[in-house]
Amino acid sequence: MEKQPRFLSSRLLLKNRVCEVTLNRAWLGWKDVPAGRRSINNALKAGDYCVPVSEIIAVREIDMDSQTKDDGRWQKMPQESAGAHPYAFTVSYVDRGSKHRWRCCEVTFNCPDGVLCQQWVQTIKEQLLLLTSRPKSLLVYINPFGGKQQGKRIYEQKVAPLFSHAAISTDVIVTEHANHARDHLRTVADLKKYDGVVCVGGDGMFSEVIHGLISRTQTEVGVDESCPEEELVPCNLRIGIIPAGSTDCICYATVGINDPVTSALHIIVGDSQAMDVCSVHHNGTFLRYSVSLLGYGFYGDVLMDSERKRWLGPARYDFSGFKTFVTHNYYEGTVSFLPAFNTLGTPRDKIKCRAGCYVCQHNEQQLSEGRHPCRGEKDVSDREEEGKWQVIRGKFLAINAASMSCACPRSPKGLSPAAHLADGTTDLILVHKCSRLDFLRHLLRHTSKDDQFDLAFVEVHRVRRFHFTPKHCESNLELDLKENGKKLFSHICRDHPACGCATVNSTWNCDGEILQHAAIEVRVHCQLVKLFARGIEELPVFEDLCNPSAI
Ligand SMILES: CCCCCCCCCCCCC/C=C/[C@@H](O)[C@H](COP(=O)(O)O)NC(=O)CCCCC
Ligand SMILES: Nc1ncnc2c1ncn2[C@@H]1O[C@H](COP(=O)(O)OP(=O)(O)O)[C@@H](O)[C@H]1O
Ligand SMILES: [Ca+2]
Repeated sequence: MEKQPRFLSSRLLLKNRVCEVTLNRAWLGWKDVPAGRRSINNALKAGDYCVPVSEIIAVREIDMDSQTKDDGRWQKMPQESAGAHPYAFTVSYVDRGSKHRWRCCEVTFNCPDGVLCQQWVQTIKEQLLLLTSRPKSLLVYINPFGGKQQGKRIYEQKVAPLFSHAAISTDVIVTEHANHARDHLRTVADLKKYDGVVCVGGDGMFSEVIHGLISRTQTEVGVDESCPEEELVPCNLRIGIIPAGSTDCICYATVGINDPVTSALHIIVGDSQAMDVCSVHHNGTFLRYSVSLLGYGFYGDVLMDSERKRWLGPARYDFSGFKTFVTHNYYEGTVSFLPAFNTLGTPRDKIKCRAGCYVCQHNEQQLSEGRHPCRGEKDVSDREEEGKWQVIRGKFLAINAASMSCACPRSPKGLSPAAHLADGTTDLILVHKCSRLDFLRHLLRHTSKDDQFDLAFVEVHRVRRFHFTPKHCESNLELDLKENGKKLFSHICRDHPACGCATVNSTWNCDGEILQHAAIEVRVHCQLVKLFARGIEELPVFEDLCNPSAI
């Protein structure tokens, strides 16, 4: 027989105040009962609390010896209320601070009798068991050398206690070398026993994890990930990021803050956020995946220079950023791209990608309908060809592809503020050769309200695919163009040193890793991976949070 929905309502003591405490399938709420009043008005007001059940972390009964019955953690009893109401239980829940920060808060209710107390604990526990999206078992990788080398400490002191409080079991691996996590994920025997993978580190560590997971998923279903035209299969396991790196852009742009406790809580409540992934090929050979920034010119040069200064920690980017800005190199080449068509949204929108984004949902649906041959629509690859490739030849200070906003503490609105996490597109930003002063104006606008694209030397396009060929490879390109106008850039690139032009080339910064080739072909795969995140939340209005009809 199906269980009846549970509803509880009792008068309990909270710090010596009488409260009406209510639980239904959606909410736990409590409000003061004014002295001398028997019935209370149902309307909630400031000072009343309600917590979605989905944001309750745990509940435990407290015993009179000031120790919890459930997990043995010591707990201070509210002295003044203990005498009147000798039984108590504590609920831990998510509390929202400023700037998208989440904290684990606790509230203790004192009950007049033990049966009522146990009924409350049991009922809340039953409600929590119904939340099937919550992970119970996680595989955790810690990069001990990411960022300020605090990954291990951050995990042990801030994250592990929360996971254990939420009864999540973990297998923890502290990485011993680069690509340890990637290779382990490709080969570990029993990945199915986990509900998710967590990486403690920066964007480079996240990149290792997606490379391992995507690769493993394609191998399992027999898809050749090295082929640029393959339709890749989405990964089932969700990935959590505990930020402990230098830029932490992927965490910041999916959660709204780079805070380990906030990220741990998003993992515990079982959030899910799909994310686009770009595959990067050179001459038909697979190079890497990218989820945030693919940058040639300025960001490639910053990365190249900063890798030699890793000992400086996150400050290496400021140092190399300044040096690269002063150097003011530009690079010649050809960019060709397939604009996103039939999609909602443009890179110049004022509306941003936020939790539950409609644009992402709509565009993903358009793409998946296109993939469905039985609906009588064209295959997506045919539909893509309906769009017209555009070609731009020029001298560029920077060529950036932002598959998400790339918001980070250095630039809270990001490289492309209106880019979407999961819409199947990337924003291609071309910064043409300009004066140092103009480039500085462009860079500074990343940190202010002004539009960084509203400058004559900057153009931005929302695209599904793009190719880049540096000038020194263009002779091959021209040959190709003559021979086969459609297969635009599938030429053989003779990268340096054969052409002897060391100084005219930059390198690609691919989520913080250097690519070995300058000539690349990029394709966006819509929603290929999933994170334990929900996208950045709009700031909630009190009335929305505490809708009395929900209680
Ligand atoms: C004069 C003021 C200039 C301010 C300009 C600020 C613009 C910053 C945009 C940064 C976008 C960052 C995109 C993310 C890149 C990361 O994937 C990559 C690796 O991160 P991690 O593994 O955590 O080290 N980080 C970078 O490439 C650093 C770019 C910093 C450029 C100054
Ligand atoms: N134990 C390790 N020793 C050396 N390098 C590692 C180790 N574990 C991971 N890495 C590599 O360190 C690089 C940077 O990691 P990341 O966590 O992104 O830190 P940061 O944000 O400071 O760059 C990544 O390329 C990753 O592959
Ligand atoms: Ca995108």
